[in-house]
Amino acid sequence: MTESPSVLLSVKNLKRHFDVGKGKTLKAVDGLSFDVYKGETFGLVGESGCGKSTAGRTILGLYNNTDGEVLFEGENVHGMNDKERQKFLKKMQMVFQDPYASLNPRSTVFEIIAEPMEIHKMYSSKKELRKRVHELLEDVGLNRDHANRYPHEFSGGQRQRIGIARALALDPEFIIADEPISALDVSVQAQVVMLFQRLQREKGLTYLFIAHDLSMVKYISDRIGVMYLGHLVELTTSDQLYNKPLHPYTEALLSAIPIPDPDIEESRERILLEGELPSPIEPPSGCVFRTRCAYAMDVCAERKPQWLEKEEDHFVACHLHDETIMKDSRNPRKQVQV
Ligand SMILES: Nc1ncnc2c1ncn2[C@@H]1O[C@H](COP(=O)(O)OP(=O)(O)OP(=O)(O)O)[C@@H](O)[C@H]1O
Repeated sequence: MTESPSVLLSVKNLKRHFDVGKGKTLKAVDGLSFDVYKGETFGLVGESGCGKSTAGRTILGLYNNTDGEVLFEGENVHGMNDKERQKFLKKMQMVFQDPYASLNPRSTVFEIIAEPMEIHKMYSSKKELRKRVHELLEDVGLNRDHANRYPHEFSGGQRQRIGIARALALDPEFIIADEPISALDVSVQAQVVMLFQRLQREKGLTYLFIAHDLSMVKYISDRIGVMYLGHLVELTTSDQLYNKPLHPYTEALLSAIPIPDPDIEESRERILLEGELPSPIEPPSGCVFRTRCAYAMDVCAERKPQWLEKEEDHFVACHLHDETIMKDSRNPRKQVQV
C-alpha cells in the first residue's frame, strides 16, 4: 500500500476581489481550491491576467482574502495574530519574476541576503551571519566573492539566484515562485529550473510554481492546476495533463508549446484561442471559458461547470466531460469529441 501524501497547504474556495470603483468588482481569484503536498512542486498555469499572482500573494497572506481560506500545516493564514504570522512567514517565502525589480539596487548582495535574517534576529554575531550568507551563495551556485557586489553587476540568471538565496535565508519549507524564469533568456531558464530542482532535493522544499505557459512547468511540476479567469479549469499530474488533457483551454496551452522537431512542428494542428481574455469585472455567465471555446454549447452560457474527478487525481470543470449534461438529448452538440 502506498502512503498517502501529506498536505502542506490547502486552498479552499479562495476568492480575492478588488473594488475598482463605480460599484464594480474585479474578481481576480474567484473560488480556487487545491491542495499542495509536502515535497511536491505544484504548477499553477494560465495566461497573463488570469489571477495567478493574486492567488500567490493571497495564499502568502500578502493580500487579504475576500472569501474562502488558506490552511498552512492546518493553520488559517488569514486568521493569524502578529506573532503567529511572523512564525509563519519564516516558513513560506516568495521568489519573484523580475529579480532586478525585487532586489534593492543600493544594497550589496550581502545586505540583500542578510536582511531577512537580521529582521528575524537569527544570528547574534556578525561572523555567523557572514558565514550563513556565504553558504547560501554557494547553495545557489554563486560564491562568497559576490557578496560585496551590487545587483546591477550580475546577469539576469545570477540575479535570480540572489533572489532565491534571499528566499532561502530563513530556511523555509514552502516557496511560491511567481514566474521565476519568464524574464530570463531561454538558455538560462533551464539552469534556474535545475537549481530549483536541486534545492528541492537537498532541502526537502515544497514549491508552488507559477507560470504563464506549460513549456517549462511540465518538467518541474508533479501536478499542475490550469487557471482561467480566476478559476481552476483542470488539475492533474504533469504526465496526465500532457498526455491526456481534458479541458479545451489546456489543449490550447499545450498546442502553444513549440516542438523542437521542424517536421512535426510544421505539420501539427494548433489550437488557437480566439479573442482576448474577457474582463474579470464582467466575466461570462456559466463557464468562464465559453467565449473562447471552439466547443461551446448552449448549456455553457447557462450553467457553471462542476468540478469533476474524471479519473483518480484528474479533475476538470467542463460540461463536455459531464455525463449528466452530455446524455441530455436536447443538447445540439452532444456528439462533439474533445
Ligand atoms: N491591486 C489590484 N487592484 C485591482 N486589480 C488588480 C490588482 N491586482 C491585480 N488586479 C487584476 O486582477 C487580474 C489578475 O491579475 P494577476 O496579476 O493576478 O494575473 P496574472 O495571471 O498573475 O497575470 P500576470 O502574469 O500578467 O501578472 C487582472 O485583471 C489584474 O488587472
